[in-house]
Amino acid sequence: MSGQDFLDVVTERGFVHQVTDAEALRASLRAGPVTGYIGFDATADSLHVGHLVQIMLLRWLARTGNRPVVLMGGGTTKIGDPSGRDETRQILTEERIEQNKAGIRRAFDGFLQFGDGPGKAIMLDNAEWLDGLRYIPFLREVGRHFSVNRMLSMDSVRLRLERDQPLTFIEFNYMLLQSYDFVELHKRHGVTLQMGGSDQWGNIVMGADLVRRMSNATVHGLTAPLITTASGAKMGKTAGGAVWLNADRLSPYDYWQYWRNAEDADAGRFLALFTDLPMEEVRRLGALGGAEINEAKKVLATEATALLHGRAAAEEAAETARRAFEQGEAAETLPSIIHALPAPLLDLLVEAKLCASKGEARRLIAQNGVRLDDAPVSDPALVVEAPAKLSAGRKRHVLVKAG
Ligand SMILES: Nc1ncnc2c1ncn2[C@@H]1O[C@H](COP(=O)(O)OP(=O)(O)OP(=O)(O)O)[C@@H](O)[C@H]1O
Ligand SMILES: N[C@@H](Cc1ccc(O)cc1)C(=O)O
Repeated sequence: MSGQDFLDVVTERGFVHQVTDAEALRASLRAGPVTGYIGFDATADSLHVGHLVQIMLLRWLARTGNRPVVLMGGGTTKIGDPSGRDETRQILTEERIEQNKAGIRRAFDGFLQFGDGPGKAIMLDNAEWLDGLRYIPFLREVGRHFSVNRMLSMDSVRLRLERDQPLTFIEFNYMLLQSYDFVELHKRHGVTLQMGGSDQWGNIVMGADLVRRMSNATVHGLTAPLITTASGAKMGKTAGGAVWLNADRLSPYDYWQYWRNAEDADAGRFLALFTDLPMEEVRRLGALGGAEINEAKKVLATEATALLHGRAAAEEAAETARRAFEQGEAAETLPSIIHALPAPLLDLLVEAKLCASKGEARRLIAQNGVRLDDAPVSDPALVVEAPAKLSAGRKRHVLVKAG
């Protein structure tokens, strides 16, 4: 694969929603390696599965011999992007942002190699140029290029106004700062492409415009579709919370399970988006029918987990799952929690993250969805006396150890 293949590869695999000018981007890829960036704000101490589309785009940029830039939003997080949100974000303290950045960085190691030259990624932080900005010079140099009329027409602003939801002045400024990042990255690192989720389109187009006005250069924008599951739910958040990428938030085993439990109709599309498997293989697996689609979902689970947590952890998760579900045995490697015993079953179900709340635990028990050492439980007041295997539904198990 060479640099110019990037657009074809990501289009074929389902990553492309909108491109500023596909022909111009194609021409630029033909002319030599393109440096492209995606920004990540530090709003939590781990990224989640919704961010994977973006991370995979950067990986394909690298794999086709172009140069990916991961931009940590150390500066923009202090402002809070209103895009795609109907409420103002809570303002985070600087210490919190620092902790979050450290957590977020960890997710990239499995996907990108950092270093110099084509195919290698670099990581930057926009606090470097945003923190020191001075208000009057910024308004004079950058603010004058922005038409408020146009800003009001951008989804991130328009939707709040139309719905009579508040938009604070600090949030209204976000667009200028993200746009200014593009100018700085173009100047400092020759960045000519910005990518992001479809909710970032407004910020990306404004940025490309600002580079044209301030630096007299043509740069490009590309957005990925918002990935929803076959049944229409936005990917990344489940009823139990976000599907986190960091292992201390979600174990490799639970991550494997998340993919294994994908809807049948999603298997092919997810293999294309979230694994590196060649497209012939993806098409073959996606076309499997009946019970065989489960094989495709196991491949999806193992390949996606291997990218994030490494091949060994992925295979261990696959093996644990095989033993737990196909042989019904409580393998040593099942996820476990340590808890003082005896303890109420409801507490353990929540503690083990098998249920999001005691209410949910009660409902699951009422639906015969909870088992203790493989025996169905009907009494929500049950007290667990000794170490045991707890199961929620057929597929999720946690060992409770005494401590
Ligand atoms: N399902 C998805 N498909 C594609 N991109 C996604 C998806 N979910 C999130 N993203 C991308 O990741 C970015 C962050 O997502 P989101 O806004 O859900 O995260 P968050 O800020 O961590 O969560 P929250 O809004 O709950 O605080 C979004 O700007 C979007 O571009
Ligand atoms: N606004 C982006 C993050 C971002 C930050 C700075 C940028 O320059 C680009 C993107 C988001 O919320 O996901």
